[in-house]
Amino acid sequence: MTPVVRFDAFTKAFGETVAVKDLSFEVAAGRVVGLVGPNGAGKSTSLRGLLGLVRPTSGSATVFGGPYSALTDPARRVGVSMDGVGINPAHSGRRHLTVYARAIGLPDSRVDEVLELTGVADAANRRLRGWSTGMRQRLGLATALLGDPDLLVLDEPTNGLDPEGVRWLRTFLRDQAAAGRTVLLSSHMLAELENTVDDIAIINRGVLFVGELSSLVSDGARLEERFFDLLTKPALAGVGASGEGSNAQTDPQ
Ligand SMILES: Nc1ncnc2c1ncn2[C@@H]1O[C@H](COP(=O)(O)OP(=O)(O)OP(=O)(O)O)[C@@H](O)[C@H]1O
Repeated sequence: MTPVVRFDAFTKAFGETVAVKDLSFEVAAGRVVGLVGPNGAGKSTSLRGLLGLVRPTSGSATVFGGPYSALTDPARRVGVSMDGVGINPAHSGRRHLTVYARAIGLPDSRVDEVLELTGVADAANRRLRGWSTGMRQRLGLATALLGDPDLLVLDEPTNGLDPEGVRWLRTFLRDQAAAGRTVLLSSHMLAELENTVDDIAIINRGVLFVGELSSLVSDGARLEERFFDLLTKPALAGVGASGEGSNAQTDPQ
């Protein structure tokens, strides 16, 4: 079966800076997958590459078997929440979402649905300048959900969420997967990821581990411990950049 997401030797350099080197992994349908790495590891660049926002120096990143730009109805296939998407602080949450909904041909009733789904319906008519970081994070998720997409790509979705928000997001993402949707998220919150994801890709420009979370923490070790082991002793990784010959989730063919 065609994976929902495929990075194939994806490499991106900005001048002398190699942001991502030889990243290969796949995301199968219905999985929640975490992309993890320290600051500057290349997480955002990888996600941006997947969405056609940066062009790879070599290799490729595809969604549903092709480049993002080839999707005929991208808003209904891929929902994206990422920093840098502009909001107008003078607009209400409802207005912000309505602009996006109309742009992709959705009825205004869908705005009410995503406001409810993300728990910000009560604040819908307040100007965004008064919204907290956590509420804005939920607004980003609401925007991503508008088209009821098959895949969610979320860059640091827990940033700014309070503990209740983090717990809510975990349940929400698991419910999305249970409904057959696929989630690819980047995060720094290792303890939280441990409770949320099925598979994990740990990167630090290159790949340190790709595979099922359970295979990384199977011996009772915590993800945090394994993460720092991999960062400080990459020889322990036991996973090639391609993920082959390992417990990585590689192409079944
Ligand atoms: N447009 C750009 N031009 C030049 N360098 C860039 C650009 N975007 C990213 N980089 C560099 O690429 C590297 C990876 O950055 P990236 O933002 O992908 O990392 P990250 O893992 O998302 O980091 P963080 O956790 O801090 O968000 C960094 O050294 C960054 O400075």
